[in-house]
Amino acid sequence: MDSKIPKPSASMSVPKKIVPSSTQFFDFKSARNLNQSEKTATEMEKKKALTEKNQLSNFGQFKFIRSKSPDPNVGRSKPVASKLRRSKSHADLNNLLKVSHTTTFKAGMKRTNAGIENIPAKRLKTTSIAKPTQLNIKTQEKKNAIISTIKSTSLVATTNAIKKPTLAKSNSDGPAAVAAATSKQIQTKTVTNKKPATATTTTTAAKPKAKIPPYDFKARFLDLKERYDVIKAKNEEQKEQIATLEVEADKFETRERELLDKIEKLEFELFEATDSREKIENELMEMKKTNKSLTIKNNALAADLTMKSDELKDTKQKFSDLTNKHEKQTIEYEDLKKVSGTLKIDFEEASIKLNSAQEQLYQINIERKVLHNMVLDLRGNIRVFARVRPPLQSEEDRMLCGWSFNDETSLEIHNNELVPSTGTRKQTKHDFSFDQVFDPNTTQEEIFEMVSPLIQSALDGYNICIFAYGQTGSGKTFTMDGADQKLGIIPRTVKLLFDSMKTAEVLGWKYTIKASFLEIYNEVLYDLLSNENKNVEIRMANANNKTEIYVSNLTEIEVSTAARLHELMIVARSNRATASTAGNERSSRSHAVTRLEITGKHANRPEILVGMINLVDLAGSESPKTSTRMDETKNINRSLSELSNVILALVQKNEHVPYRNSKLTHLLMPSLGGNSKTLMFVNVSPFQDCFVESVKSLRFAATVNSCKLAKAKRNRQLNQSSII
Ligand SMILES: Nc1ncnc2c1ncn2[C@@H]1O[C@H](COP(=O)(O)OP(=O)(O)OP(=O)(O)O)[C@@H](O)[C@H]1O
Repeated sequence: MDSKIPKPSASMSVPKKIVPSSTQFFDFKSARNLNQSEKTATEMEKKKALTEKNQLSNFGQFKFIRSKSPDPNVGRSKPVASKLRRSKSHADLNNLLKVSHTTTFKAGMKRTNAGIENIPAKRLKTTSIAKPTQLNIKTQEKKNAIISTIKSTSLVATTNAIKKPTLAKSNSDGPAAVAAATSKQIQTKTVTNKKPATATTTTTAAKPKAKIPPYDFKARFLDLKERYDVIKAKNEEQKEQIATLEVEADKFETRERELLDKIEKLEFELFEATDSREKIENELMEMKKTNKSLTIKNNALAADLTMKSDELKDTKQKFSDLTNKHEKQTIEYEDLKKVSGTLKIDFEEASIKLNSAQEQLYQINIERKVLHNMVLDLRGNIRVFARVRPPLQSEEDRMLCGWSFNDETSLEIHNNELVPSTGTRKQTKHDFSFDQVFDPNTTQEEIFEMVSPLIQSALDGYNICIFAYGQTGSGKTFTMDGADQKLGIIPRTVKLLFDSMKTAEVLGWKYTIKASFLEIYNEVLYDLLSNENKNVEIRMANANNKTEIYVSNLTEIEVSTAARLHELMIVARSNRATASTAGNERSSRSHAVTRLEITGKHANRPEILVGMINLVDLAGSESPKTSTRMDETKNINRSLSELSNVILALVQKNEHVPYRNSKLTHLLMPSLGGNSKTLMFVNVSPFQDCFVESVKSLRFAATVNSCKLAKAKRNRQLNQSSII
């Protein structure tokens, strides 16, 4: 029996007063041992979360925070969970009373109520429910009252109380009333014990017993037995009361549990509500943020929308304008479509007419070419133009010959030679006739006007050779190349060629031009478009036709514009000038040849025209008597002499023409033969001291002029497509 009743200890004797704490929270686990296993793990986690949450926030500080319940295991050697939950039974109390009673007897009635006082009837429950709620406080009061009652009862039992207590009556008044009544009885009994006489007067009208003499054991026994029966009856009555109280206590406990469950449920709901509230608050906060950003976006979009609206308005206006325009244009388009139909018919008719006209034009052009070249042929395949240059400002002191230009084709040169023996001047006169004579005042334009028909012949597929012959300083280079702002035959030829090519394109002809520049110095050929030291030689192109030659290692560049050709001319001139410096005025002592190969193809006809233009600035002839460089002079004079021989052989229609006797005649062979048109300029200086050389040149030129070459033939070929 004793082992089941826990001994009183300091930690268990007095239930601690429940004080709300800000740091300690309600401990469901320790306070509610019952039904713990029924709780789901989720709920426990939620409670734990709630506890942690409550720790973090001060929300509901006093509402939810509970004092920590005293640990029932503290000070115990073994677990008492099952014991703690059990209320003190009637048998327990009975035994307790027996023990107390026995002890009292053993102690000779000196035993105090210590054994009862510390019975923890509802202690564990009280300590486990550490809630500072009104309900708990009331429950605790009730329990305290019951315990007090029990104590009082015990006291009565141990103090030999004579009077029967009135607990039964006060039972219905509740624990407080019972406690009060019990307390009153205790007080009364205490007084009775001290002053039996007074007690007798204060009790009800009980019949006083006679004093039992000490030797009357029987009477004493009976008295004791009677007292024992009273106490026993009272004990039974108290047992009933205790049973009733236990039932009451169980009800309270049940009620308490229900309330605690409700509280727990409410707290759980509150936790969930708090949780959901926080969630909602977070969501609200997020929504506020979102709302804010959306507001900003909305404002931006509103501004954008305004702008777009304006743009849309403009676009609509433009669209409307364009629609109107489109409608107008549609009407116009329909009109134009009708006109187009008409024009198409007209165009087809015009195309037919155009083709016919083109055919006529082509035929007319052929006739023109025939007539043009017929005229040239009538004039002679080799023609000679004489040009007398004017004296320069620096040459004012030099004595001039007498010159007479009676018409366009003849000139007279008068000699005012001084006869030293007589001291008089001897006048001699020489008359010359040429195809054309140009006096010193003739401009470059006038000169080229007379040359240009030959250039046209080159486009018609003829070989052309124009060369300037004459004494040194007589104006050959000026005639061929020209000077600043006074362009000579070569640059003007280039311009005329490209202009004529454009015109010829209308008639279906497409031309390409290849240019090469070379010079002959001391019977050696040099490529003026290359600085390389290479062997440039005249070679036979066709063994069957000895007049067909080509120059090996000579740079040929195709040009498509006059500007490009001018660039090449500048390069060639600079190369010649460089050589001139190195070779001591080589330029004036060499023959410079500009070659332009022209190929024309007709777009619709199987015809190819190939013409060659040789523009030659010959080295100046010089008398060996006056020459300081005999080798050069000999070579120059020899080549010029060979040129004379070739021309004379052609004039005399000799079977053998000595083209190969000099590089110059060999090079010009294609342009001096029957299939060529040759123009020779004879340049003369106007001065007295040049009289002899001038007459010599004029005589040679006059001889050439009298030569009539065979009728030239056009270089006509059939192109590959026509052959097929
Ligand atoms: N018709 C002309 N009108 C004005 N100046 C001219 C004319 N002909 C030649 N001259 C000038 O006379 C000078 C000599 O002419 P140019 O150099 O053409 O002679 P050249 O016969 O080529 O001499 P070379 O055989 O030594 O090369 C140059 O200064 C040139 O500008």
